[in-house]
Amino acid sequence: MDLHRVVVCVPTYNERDNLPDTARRLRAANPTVDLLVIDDASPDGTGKIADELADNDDHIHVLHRDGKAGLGTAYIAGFTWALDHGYDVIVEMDADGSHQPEQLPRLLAALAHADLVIGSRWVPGGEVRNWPRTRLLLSRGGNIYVRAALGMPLRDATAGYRAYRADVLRDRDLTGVSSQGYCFQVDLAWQAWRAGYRVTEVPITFVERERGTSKMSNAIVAEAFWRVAWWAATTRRRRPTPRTPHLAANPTPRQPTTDPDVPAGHPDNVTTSRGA
Ligand SMILES: Nc1nc2c(ncn2[C@@H]2O[C@H](COP(=O)(O)OP(=O)(O)O[C@H]3O[C@H](CO)[C@@H](O)[C@H](O)[C@@H]3O)[C@@H](O)[C@H]2O)c(=O)[nH]1
Repeated sequence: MDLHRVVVCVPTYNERDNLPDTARRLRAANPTVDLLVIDDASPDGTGKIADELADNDDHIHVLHRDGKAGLGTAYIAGFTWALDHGYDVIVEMDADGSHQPEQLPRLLAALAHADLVIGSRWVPGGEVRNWPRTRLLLSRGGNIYVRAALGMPLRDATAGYRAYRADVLRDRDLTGVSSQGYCFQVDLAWQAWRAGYRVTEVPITFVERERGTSKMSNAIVAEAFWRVAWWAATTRRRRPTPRTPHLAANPTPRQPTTDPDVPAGHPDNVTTSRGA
């Protein structure tokens, strides 16, 4: 399967001082890759800056939303747009430069043998620069909690720099994803892993932003804590049989899942042909 058409989804809220630089670096390091900005009517005018960038570069696109509605729903809007526009690979990246656009080729290369590649801070070779101790502890502790609760063998399930083969997202019921904050990252990794997709981590260097502020809040942490506890309590901690590398050149028709947790009528329980 060709993975030619790549779009990087970048959600923005008050990133006027960061977006132009991130867009420039992304396009310079990855000339064939498209950028989709999903802006939530940022009061600082980020949306207008995004429009100006798009006016000057056919590879840049913008989605405007009415107001701040959370990272998770911003990504769902971006994924839906990307699927409608026929991209093969859909990437998540922060706008603030903490995810280095120059490391994107590393993620894309790993997609040759995976369906979801996570840019990981917590595998050997991964690194975090300039985070305060409290944030380091939150990320390490949060990931240990996720791993213990869900039994999913990922070191950095909360990471927000990742690349999906489009089919991973096409097969999910995106309208049913209700995670609003950063637990959206865990939610989608958990869904992909449970569905038997190949999920891989590659090391990245995460560099704390120099301009603007993080939108992390107590509410976002609380949402992640309770949602993971709920998933752990209500979902069997068993991974279904890994899918055949179904995205190879000669795709096999999909079979209904044998997972008893997936209800009848869910996309996983419907037989389809790849690419149909
Ligand atoms: N459209 C939109 N964008 C948002 C919203 N909230 C945050 N963003 C955007 O989402 C990106 C990440 O937000 P930050 O606030 O900069 O995240 P962080 O604290 O650096 O969090 C990092 O760690 C999280 C936990 O590990 C990660 O989940 C996250 O992706 C990121 O790597 C930024 O581009 C920010 O503008 C929102 O409600 N709407």
